[in-house]
Amino acid sequence: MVRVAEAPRDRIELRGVRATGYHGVFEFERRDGQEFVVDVVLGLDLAPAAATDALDRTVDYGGLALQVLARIEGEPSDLIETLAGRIADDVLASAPIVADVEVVVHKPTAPIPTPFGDVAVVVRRSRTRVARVALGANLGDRRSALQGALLGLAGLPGTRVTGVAPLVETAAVTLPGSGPQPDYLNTVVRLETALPPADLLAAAHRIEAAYARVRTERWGARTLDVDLLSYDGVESAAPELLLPHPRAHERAFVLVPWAALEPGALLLGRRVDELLAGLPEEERASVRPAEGELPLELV
Ligand SMILES: Nc1ncnc2c1ncn2[C@@H]1O[C@H](COP(=O)(O)OP(=O)(O)OP(=O)(O)O)[C@@H](O)[C@H]1O
Ligand SMILES: Nc1nc2c(c(=O)[nH]1)N=C(CO)CN2
Repeated sequence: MVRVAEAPRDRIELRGVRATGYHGVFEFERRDGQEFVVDVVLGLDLAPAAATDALDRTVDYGGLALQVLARIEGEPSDLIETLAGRIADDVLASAPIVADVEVVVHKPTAPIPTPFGDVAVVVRRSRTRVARVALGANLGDRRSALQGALLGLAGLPGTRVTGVAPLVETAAVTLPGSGPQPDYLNTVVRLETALPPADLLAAAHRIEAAYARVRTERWGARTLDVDLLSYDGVESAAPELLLPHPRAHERAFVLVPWAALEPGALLLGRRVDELLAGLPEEERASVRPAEGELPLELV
């Protein structure tokens, strides 16, 4: 399998923010208040801030501390789970650069009828992103490879399939001078995922490998191809993961199913139905509905 660079896993850790709050199930907790202590760990890429020395490329820990304080001292909740969830949601809503957050809320003087050291809840939240993936196969049982790939994607951690385009039958786009190939079955899948792009690509390669995909010649016939078309607005020039996919905007076998699923989706700042309309007629005509093939299912 091809190795891809790991997603950056830098962190900002803010620990021990303490203040009096009025959270708790008991009436005396609501009346008298007690101390709450909060730790927050943000997962984000700190390389841009390190390279530019600019505060606006990271998260200001002072502002973060004030945000936490406002929640501890703010509207009381019965559960510290609720408080932790509110703090985590605040972070994701206010800092788009943050990929994931862990919040620990300690309640060191909680009403527990035995001696104890500490009680705390830990919540983790990850930002989900919209990704589109192209599936293709032109060897073997094409539909079952695409069906397997769909279920493989749907089963990835932190990932939900939110759209499946119709299957299309497409003439193979080949390199000049290469021999004829069987037609492809193609489709496009929309995902919401907490996986970083590199992890999603690694998963795509694992799914291809499960269908005995062997990389031999470029654009050669294959039992399964899983390409990452786009990942939110992320742009990447790394050869192992180019985003958006550098050829997606000119491929009828991508744009026809994608435009059927979500015509207004943007690729390179343009709607996919407009990109499709701009392709030569003969290319659009090389893509046909896959009559006789059952649609893919999310069982
Ligand atoms: N957005 C992307 N999606 C999938 N693979 C990518 C992407 N960007 C770069 N790659 C890299 O491209 C390499 C070749 O991928 P693959 O064998 O699927 O290409 P291909 O399907 O023959 O051609 P094409 O990329 O034109 O569809 C992979 O090892 C992968 O790391
Ligand atoms: N019709 C069609 N042609 C292709 C396809 C594909 O998915 N469909 N994939 C290729 C390389 O990814 C090369 N050519």
